[in-house]
Amino acid sequence: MALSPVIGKLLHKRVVLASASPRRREILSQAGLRFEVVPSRFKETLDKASFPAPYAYAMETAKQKALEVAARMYQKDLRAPDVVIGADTIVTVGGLILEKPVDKQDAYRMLSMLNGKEHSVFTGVAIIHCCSKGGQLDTDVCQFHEETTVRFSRLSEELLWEYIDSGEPMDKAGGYGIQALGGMLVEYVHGDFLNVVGFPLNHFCKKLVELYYPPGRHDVRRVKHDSIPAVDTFEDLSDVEGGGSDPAGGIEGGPGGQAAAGTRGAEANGAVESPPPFPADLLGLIDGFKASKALFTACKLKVFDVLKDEAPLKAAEVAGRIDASVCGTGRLLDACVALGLLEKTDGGYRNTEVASRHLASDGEYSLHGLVTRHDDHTWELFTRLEVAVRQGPNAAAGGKVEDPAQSQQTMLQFMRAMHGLSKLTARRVATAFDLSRFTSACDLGGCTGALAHELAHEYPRMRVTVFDLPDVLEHVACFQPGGRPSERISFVPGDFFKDSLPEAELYVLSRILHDWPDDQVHALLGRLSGRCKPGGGVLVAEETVDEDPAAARSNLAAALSLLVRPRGRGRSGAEYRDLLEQHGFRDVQVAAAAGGALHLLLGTRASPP
Ligand SMILES: Cc1cn([C@H]2C[C@H](O)[C@@H](COP(=O)(O)OP(=O)(O)OP(=O)(O)O)O2)c(=O)[nH]c1=O
Repeated sequence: MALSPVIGKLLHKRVVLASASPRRREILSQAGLRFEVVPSRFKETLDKASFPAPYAYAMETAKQKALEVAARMYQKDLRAPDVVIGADTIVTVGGLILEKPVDKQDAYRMLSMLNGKEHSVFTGVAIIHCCSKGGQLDTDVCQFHEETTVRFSRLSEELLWEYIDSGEPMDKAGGYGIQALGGMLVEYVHGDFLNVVGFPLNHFCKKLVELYYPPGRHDVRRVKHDSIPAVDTFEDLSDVEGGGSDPAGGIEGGPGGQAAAGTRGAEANGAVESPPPFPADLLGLIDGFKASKALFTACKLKVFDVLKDEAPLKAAEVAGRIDASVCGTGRLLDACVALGLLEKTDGGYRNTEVASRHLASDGEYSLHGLVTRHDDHTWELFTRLEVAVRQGPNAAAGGKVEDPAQSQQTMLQFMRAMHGLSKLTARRVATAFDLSRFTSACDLGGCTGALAHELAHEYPRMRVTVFDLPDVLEHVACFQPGGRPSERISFVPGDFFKDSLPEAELYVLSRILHDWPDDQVHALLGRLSGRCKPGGGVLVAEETVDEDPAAARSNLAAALSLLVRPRGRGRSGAEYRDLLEQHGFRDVQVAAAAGGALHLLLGTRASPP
């Protein structure tokens, strides 16, 4: 629950706490503030003697901590957060400023100074509103400090050392933590307790009131709070007509923004409610398709190929290379930067490592083919997800099964997609079980031979046959690795439903069975089982539909793809095991590969009864 409504003013903004202090994080999050934590790297080495009073030192340190973070974040992605909060807590006694002890002896020195005496704890706070003006970071600094008086009891040497040995003093100003064991040392506290712990929440909220509700711009009225503590000046915070302001110049918390609209409705009932927590994750999901589409488009326009060859390049230069508008290209490139696919420097844009490796069209582990296939084919299928949900598996495509062989271009695109995926997973599939007892294998529907190459590489005694349709094998030449072709790999054209299966000790079905309905799966496994000699094996690799809700998120894409596809169906791991057992394969071993994305089963052909 946010401290209504003043904390609510910050809920629409990107707020950063420039502090490593767990106490500050806890105090602010318990007040309902949503923020990121970016600890400041500012060294607390300002010359204390140059400040007129200890609080001025704490305020300046707080400001420098926050400014360092704002500048660093702006430099990194040329976007500053809306608000950066910095704080610094010090203890003063006898005119001396005590910060965090550097070691146990230092802690002892500090605690001895505080022993049996009254001292002050100051926290300086800086609230910095940031924006970008003319390509530069522009900041608006608001600072304040809070003082709390604390008195320690008279403590024995023994107790002081026991406390020091607890380890608690080391990361705390003055060498004690009032909120924990250190509370036992304290006789009394005058003032804000949370100020001692590191953040004066009450004063902070009052400051926000000053900033967001300047005097004279709103009516004073009583509002109802259900869980608001005694913070008197929060009573008159409603967003009345024309009231409220936004020091950062943002629109969301301003008079016409979402918060204003929300509170106005509630005011009709005589109560002001804070807006609900900002659903950033949900909005990210709602916009998720835009991110995918930006990636697809950049791949299709070969942006990552251009930047792999030549970088950095300015937006206009990339636009020239891909024959697109400068404005559109600039937007697309910035979107790719935001998605972590490109980096932007003064010299222009360049690929990240992952983009060069996987999104350019020519790398060994390129997923460019997979991306373009998703853009041209899967995307459209997913536009009919609702039909698949209403009517069940295979309904989305209206019975139209795509034949990749319809054109050379479609076939090549399909093969590139399969090849990219297989290259990434083949080693993991080949090594998930010890297959060294097999001297021959046949990869049914083995397409470009990516898995065959890994099997041959991993098992030096093994000969591997790739068995696939003639239309597929016609194009395999361009997918073979450089160097001398392996004599242990051969490509045999054929249809595994009709033609005689090549002889082998191990049959591999990698990403095949999901594509077929039950009757055809039984037909295929029946043929395979008849061909396999006792002791021979079958290796199945499939994406599965998991019943476990905890695993559902990682299987989400696979489960939905299996629902919208025009043919075949998703099956669970247990169903695949059942299928193998029904066809005479025993001792089925199970493994997972590719981070759980692939379910692997290895069955051994039992002797017929
Ligand atoms: C006096 C006192 C201080 N403290 C803590 C609050 C602060 O975290 C710390 C004072 O050090 P600070 O330099 O103010 O803060 P920090 O180093 O923890 O974090 P950052 O610089 O990144 O903001 O001492 C307590 O937790 N309890 C206490 O009773």
